Amino acid sequence: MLELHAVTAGYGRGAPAVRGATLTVTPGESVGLLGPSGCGKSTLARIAALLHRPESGTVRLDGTTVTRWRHRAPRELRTAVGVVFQSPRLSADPRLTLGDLIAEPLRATGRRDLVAERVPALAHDVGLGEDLLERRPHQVSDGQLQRACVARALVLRPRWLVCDEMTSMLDASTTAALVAAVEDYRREHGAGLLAVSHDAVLLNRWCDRTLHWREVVPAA
Ligand SMILES: Nc1ncnc2c1ncn2[C@@H]1O[C@H](COP(=O)(O)OP(=O)(O)OP(=O)(O)O)[C@@H](O)[C@H]1O
Repeated sequence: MLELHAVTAGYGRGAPAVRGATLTVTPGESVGLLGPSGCGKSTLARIAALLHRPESGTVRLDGTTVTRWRHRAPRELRTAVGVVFQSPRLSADPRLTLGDLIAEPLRATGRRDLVAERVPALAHDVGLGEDLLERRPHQVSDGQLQRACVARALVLRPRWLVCDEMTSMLDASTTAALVAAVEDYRREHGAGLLAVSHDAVLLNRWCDRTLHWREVVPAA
């Protein structure tokens, strides 16, 4: 279970970006989170991915209350969540080839022995031709780079996926391909999903249920 309870978070001084947000995703479930620009969806997504420490409230992952965040979070929690962001350019190291980008979480967690098996299989699953694995981010399109970022998010076989506006800069066919790749993975591995978007049509088609931001935070 991925549980966020009464989570308040922000960025230093000033009003919090998120106030008292509560949501739960059960194992294998896909939950969409919809809301207007600037309401705090990405901040909440980063908290769910253990990348942003809330000021108050509770985050529990499979029964464990999260007390440390980012690189300080215990590895077994960190690796339980795969995350895909809106902009692949901002989340991909420009020095790595796409193959190394996908393999990076395996190398970072001492599982190099799985690289040869998992990277080509995932590249195939997300629709990346093998020739593209030798290229660097500046040599591929945004859609191709986002395919690699989705493969990277799946390479450690996470139980949870957080997709923050994963397809909002992509065309319809790349969007369909990436949603299909995520859904195939979830079917095979039973992973739960939190998908953040401002696109109600996409979330309604993709997810078991879609929450609007106003259902997640208490009325002001
Ligand atoms: N790194 C940051 N430093 C300071 N303020 C930030 C930072 N990131 C986001 N904010 C602010 O926090 C609030 C919520 O931002 P957030 O990105 O979570 O919203 P969002 O709902 O995801 O918006 P969008 O749909 O436009 O991406 C906004 O007012 C934003 O300006």
